[in-house]
Amino acid sequence: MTERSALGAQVAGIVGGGSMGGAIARGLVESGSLAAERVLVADHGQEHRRALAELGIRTFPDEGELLAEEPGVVVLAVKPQVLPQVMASVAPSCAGRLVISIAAGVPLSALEAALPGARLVRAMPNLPVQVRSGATVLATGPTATPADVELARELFLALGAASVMREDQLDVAGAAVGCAPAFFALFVDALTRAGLRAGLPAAGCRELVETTMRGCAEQLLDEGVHPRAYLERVTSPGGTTAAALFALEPALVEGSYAAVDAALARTRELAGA
Ligand SMILES: NC(=O)C1=CN([C@@H]2O[C@H](COP(=O)(O)OP(=O)(O)OC[C@H]3O[C@@H](n4cnc5c(N)ncnc54)[C@H](O)[C@@H]3O)[C@@H](O)[C@H]2O)C=CC1
Ligand SMILES: O=C(O)[C@@H]1CCC=N1
Repeated sequence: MTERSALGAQVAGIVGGGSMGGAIARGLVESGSLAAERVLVADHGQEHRRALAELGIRTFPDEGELLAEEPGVVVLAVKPQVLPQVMASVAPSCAGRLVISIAAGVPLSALEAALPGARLVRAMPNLPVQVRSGATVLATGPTATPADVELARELFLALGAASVMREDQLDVAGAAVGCAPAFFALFVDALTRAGLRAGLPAAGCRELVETTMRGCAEQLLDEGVHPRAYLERVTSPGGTTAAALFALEPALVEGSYAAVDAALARTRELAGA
């Protein structure tokens, strides 16, 4: 019998139960990492609260009521644009507490200024944390203790992969990995539309593409094969995939570079906001 983990003994208070806050809450409960009654979520939206409450998660209409429960770790999961007002409201209750912000672009220096006395960690997760296949990068401020960093890492490891990096690298991870679920979903949609346009039946076309994406992800991860070696397996010399890759690769590579650059530029704008 192993000792109860540091995470399992915690109460996590998540401020903002939208796409990411909700995904983290669900992932923690559905992975069995935290009992539902140890996950608290504050959200203005009744619909978000109702959906989370169905899992046994304790929900609150605003952050003040959540902080009154004195959670051991606070996760700030509201939009960067509303974060300043949320931090102003929670600052007195966050002093001496571990606070993890997942807001894109908001630097540790801004968190430190707004939350005096809090022990601060930044995290950049992505949406598949909800199904425990997320990827999270963490960066820590000088106020966080080694135990805080370990707890934050444990929390996100329960939801997939998690690594600690420098803060500038976290911002790049936000652009390349935080946004990536949207990139992959866009590719699935584009490929589905291309298949439909070329004559595949509407029923089932998207499912064929989605099943293929899941299979490829599994093979790449399970075998540890390099993506270029993997695509060689699909590509016969002079065959159909070779013709397709010749058409696709330049646009996809250029588009990926441009997408990450654009996301990073927006991250820097948000940091300066
Ligand atoms: N959606 C994603 O894939 C990712 C989002 N993030 C970051 O996560 C944060 C949240 O993003 P999303 O979940 O996408 O936004 P969202 O809009 O889906 O969720 C934010 C939630 O905060 C709630 N809210 C606003 N003010 C509040 C308050 N004072 N008290 C309690 N709840 C309040 C809103 O009702 C909303 O449901 C952002 O800072 C974003 O940069 C980071 C990584 C990935
Ligand atoms: O678009 C956003 O603001 C968030 C940050 C990373 C992914 N989605």
